[in-house]
Amino acid sequence: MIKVAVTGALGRMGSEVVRAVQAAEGMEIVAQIELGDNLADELKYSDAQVMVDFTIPASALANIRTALASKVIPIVGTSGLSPADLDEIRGLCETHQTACLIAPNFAIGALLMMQFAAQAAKYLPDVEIIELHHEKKVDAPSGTAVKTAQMIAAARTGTPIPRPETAFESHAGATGAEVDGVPVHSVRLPGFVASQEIIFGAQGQRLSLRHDSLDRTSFMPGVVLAIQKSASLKGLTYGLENLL
Ligand SMILES: NC(=O)C1=CN([C@@H]2O[C@H](COP(=O)(O)OP(=O)(O)OC[C@H]3O[C@@H](n4cnc5c(N)ncnc54)[C@H](OP(=O)(O)O)[C@@H]3O)[C@@H](O)[C@H]2O)C=CC1
Ligand SMILES: O=C(O)C1=N[C@H](C(=O)O)C[C@H](O)C1
Repeated sequence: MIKVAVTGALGRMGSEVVRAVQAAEGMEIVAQIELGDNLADELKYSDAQVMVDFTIPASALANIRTALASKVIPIVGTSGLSPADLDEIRGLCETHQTACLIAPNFAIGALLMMQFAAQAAKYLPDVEIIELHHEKKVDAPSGTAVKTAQMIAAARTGTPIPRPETAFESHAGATGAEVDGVPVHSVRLPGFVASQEIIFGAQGQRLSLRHDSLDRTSFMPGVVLAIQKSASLKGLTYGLENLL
């Protein structure tokens, strides 16, 4: 049995993870950790092997540091970690000889959408991303949108058409935020869990790629898979697609 600790266990995602691990074979919940608990002690006394983290960026980084120092493998879905944070975590994995997985999205359909986008970007350089989430999401743009923009930027061979130099925003933010040269628009509304649309435009044609998470169970097969494969991880893995 893989012993799993969950940080943010009372949150929207954390509570779903607890249910999914309890229903899965070959793993068990040994600790449910909330803000204010002593994480190092909880990991030590529960003998946890894996820590699943769905919290907030500031907490996630601190939790990852503690888990790695305790030789517990962090499996992290929390969005908003910066490239500098990832570099630090990569170094800590080496220092403590312990692996870590950070996955901006655990839904298999969303991973496919990102991979299809990278493929399309080889031929269609003009692209924008619209991500749509529930009204309680605190970070923007979403981790998924950031990773998608990174994948598009890495795959893109052509040069996107520059925006007209005379363009100006009468209302700040109207044209979206630039992430690795890709405009990203963040929508926050009740009625959404997590959706993303990637729109490629070209002469006389348009390609839209869209994924919708209709509820949070959509992320659970990916979380369970990551726990199952945790023992085979080496160093920092960024993206669940590396485990498929
Ligand atoms: N990778 C993926 O597939 C997905 C990622 N996410 C990401 O997961 C994160 C959480 O989302 P969501 O569940 O909706 O958010 P919630 O606000 O519902 O849950 C976060 C929970 O973490 C708790 N918390 C904060 N700091 C700590 C800490 N140091 N130790 C333990 N618990 C802590 C909060 O407690 P309190 O309320 O007391 O502050 C809260 O219960 C977000 O970053 C989101 O973007 C979400 C869905 C899918
Ligand atoms: O906060 C959420 O809900 C989600 N966060 C992740 C992100 O920022 O990409 C993953 C998914 O979009 C749901």
